[in-house]
Amino acid sequence: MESLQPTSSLRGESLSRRLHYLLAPCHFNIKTTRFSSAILVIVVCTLCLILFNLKSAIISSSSIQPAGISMSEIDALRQERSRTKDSKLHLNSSGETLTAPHKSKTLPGVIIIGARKAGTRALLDYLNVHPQVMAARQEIHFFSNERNYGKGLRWYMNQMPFSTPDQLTMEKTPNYLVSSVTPARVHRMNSSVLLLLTLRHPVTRAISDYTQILANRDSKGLTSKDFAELAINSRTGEVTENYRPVWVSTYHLHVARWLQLFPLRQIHFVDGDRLITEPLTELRGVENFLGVQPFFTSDIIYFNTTRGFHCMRVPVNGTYRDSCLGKSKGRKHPPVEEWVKTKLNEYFHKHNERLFKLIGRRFDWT
Ligand SMILES: Nc1ncnc2c1ncn2[C@@H]1O[C@H](COP(=O)(O)OS(=O)(=O)O)[C@@H](OP(=O)(O)O)[C@H]1O
Repeated sequence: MESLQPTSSLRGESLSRRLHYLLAPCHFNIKTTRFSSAILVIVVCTLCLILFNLKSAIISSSSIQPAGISMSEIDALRQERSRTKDSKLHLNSSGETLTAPHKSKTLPGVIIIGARKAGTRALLDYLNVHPQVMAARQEIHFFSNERNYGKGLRWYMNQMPFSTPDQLTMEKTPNYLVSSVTPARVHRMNSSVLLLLTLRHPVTRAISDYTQILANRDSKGLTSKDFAELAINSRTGEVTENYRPVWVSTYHLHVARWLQLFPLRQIHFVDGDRLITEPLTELRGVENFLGVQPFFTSDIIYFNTTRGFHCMRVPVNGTYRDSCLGKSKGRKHPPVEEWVKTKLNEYFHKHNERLFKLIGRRFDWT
């Protein structure tokens, strides 16, 4: 039996020998060396198992992190506002330098995740006028784009506008709804983030989507097939489920993925059709959900007869500036024959019912 050694004399010894020393007190009543060696083997195996599990946990948790950023950095970035709020220089919109010690950048607390062509720009632009909201003007495509995601959360935060601590920071990227990797990545950034999802009649949205694709192709001098040819299989007469504008409108497929990670109470569904006709009603619902003061009135949002859509009178320097969405919003849709719409409506019926069941709310999509 080994005698107890002072700790300093352990330096330079092998691990098993060190453990042997450490276990020495247990040996006082043990008669044989073979028994103490057995205990030593058990302890070493247990330690190896603990180390192995620890390593696996670290590897699995880092696999969905943005490149070059650790959990502690995510926490640090969440706190960033409080650390930088008194020390930044900012540029105002006209490029003039000014100090705004109370402003800083922060990760978004609210994200408009879609759906494409369902009024996401109108929603963002309206909310950006609210004094308690600051929205990133551009779509960021952070979580859904590997190149951007690889730039890390600090890059993402830098895309956000400056805001004060009592303002909500917001971004919109309609593609997030359908991106399979995005929900887990958003959840990892902030599991309490608030999500806004604008949904529009699935057939109208699909036609709007097609109209956008048509316009893009047209600008490149490319021709396109008719909507009917793309959305309905001419051989079988059935809806082409994987035609992207149809697939995007199959909302329950995408919403289900988000609901695997986020509770329903964290997602607010905006009626995109009503956002066009009655924006004030829809915005009141959004204000309630976000917990901000009611702000929008018919003085700020009014129907512009020339444009055929609602526009805003934005207060600027004591006066008002008219602000309507760009020409890419509210495009005239190409004519689609009634039988095509009927076929699509029949197709979407069962999918809509699945969505309504999933979210506990119905939309008037007859
Ligand atoms: N106020 C106002 N002005 C103009 N357009 C409005 C407005 N409110 C909602 N909409 C509807 O928004 C549709 C475009 O949706 P998105 O902004 O989500 O499109 S995008 O995915 O960002 O390209 C767009 O669809 P289309 O009409 O099919 O072009 C509009 O109908």
